[in-house]
Amino acid sequence: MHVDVSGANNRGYLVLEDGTVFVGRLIGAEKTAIGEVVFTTAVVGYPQILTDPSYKGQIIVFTKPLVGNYGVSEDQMESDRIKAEGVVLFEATKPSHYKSVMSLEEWLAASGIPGVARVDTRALVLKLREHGVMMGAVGPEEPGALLEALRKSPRYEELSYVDLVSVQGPVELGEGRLCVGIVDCGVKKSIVKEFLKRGVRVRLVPCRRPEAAFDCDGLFLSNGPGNPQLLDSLASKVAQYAEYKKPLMGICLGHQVIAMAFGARIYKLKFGHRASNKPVRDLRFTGKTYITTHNHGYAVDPEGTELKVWAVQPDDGTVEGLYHERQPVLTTQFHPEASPGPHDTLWIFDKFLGLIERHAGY
Ligand SMILES: NC(=O)CC[C@H](N)C(=O)O
Repeated sequence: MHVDVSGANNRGYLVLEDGTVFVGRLIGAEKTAIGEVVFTTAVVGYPQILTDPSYKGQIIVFTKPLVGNYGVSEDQMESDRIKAEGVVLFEATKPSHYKSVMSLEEWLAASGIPGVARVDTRALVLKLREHGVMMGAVGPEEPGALLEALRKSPRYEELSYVDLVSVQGPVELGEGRLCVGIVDCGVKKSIVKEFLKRGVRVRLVPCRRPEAAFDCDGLFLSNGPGNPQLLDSLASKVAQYAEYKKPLMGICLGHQVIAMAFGARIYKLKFGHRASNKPVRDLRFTGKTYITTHNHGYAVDPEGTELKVWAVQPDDGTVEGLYHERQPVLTTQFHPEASPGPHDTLWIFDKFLGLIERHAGY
């Protein structure tokens, strides 16, 4: 397939590993990026998505045709900079918002991130849904050269990205009676904010040294990029912590690693779940179905472990939340902290802090 809707001299290409080429207009940095090509159907939140460290190693396709309408501002960042490798979209628009300090295109260029605009994202998403996610390259080079670079590059699932986005040493934040240790596999600012807002101290520790937070009142495993199956050593350390029966919570990658610590199987989804309007059915605590933000390409199968399912994704039945009947363990595959939202499931943070309070004897 070869679709040319660029109509511009400044050509950019997206080449997929099966040789499919999309031609468009190069935006952002004039360079090539390689990554796993994934799509999100979120209609807002592009600054949060691009700065979410969980997208390291991935090229994001936005299905919303107009991206950039409200520009970019500091309060929308989930980390210090763009973490995605590249973007693919239909139209990068000029912003109109009082807080905006630059356009999406200017931001991509200033951040050294390439993108391709004017791509038929509907055709691209149909392809990814049929075939499953693929490796891809975006950039100004001719498709042949991009495909060559792609063939030489390691695959997304083989690379360990967490070390690139984790803190280097422990960092203490906030004040409060209780301390939550966050194992930083690429934590989003919104998660840290949710804890600080509730008056607890936070200690961020490197993802390879979770033991530096074992003395906190509760341990939290963050979201993060890459294949969770590469994190067995972290999972075995978490299994050691779990033996103390102290409070344990995880979101997304953190949920997957906790599941691994209890012996669950991890598997890769065909094209993942990335959106800000995905349903999650709570089978245990409230009986409600919530609208949530998702960003994951892997899922867990806790069959045969001590973990029980409290939430599921009604579209495909995948596991969205786990708990333990005799230990204070609570996890979510989805993102209760999501910014700009929805905020329907923020109560999970209160629930975890409740487990910590009870465990600490307050
Ligand atoms: N947002 C996340 O933490 C993603 C977790 C993991 N990298 C996945 O894709 O499933």
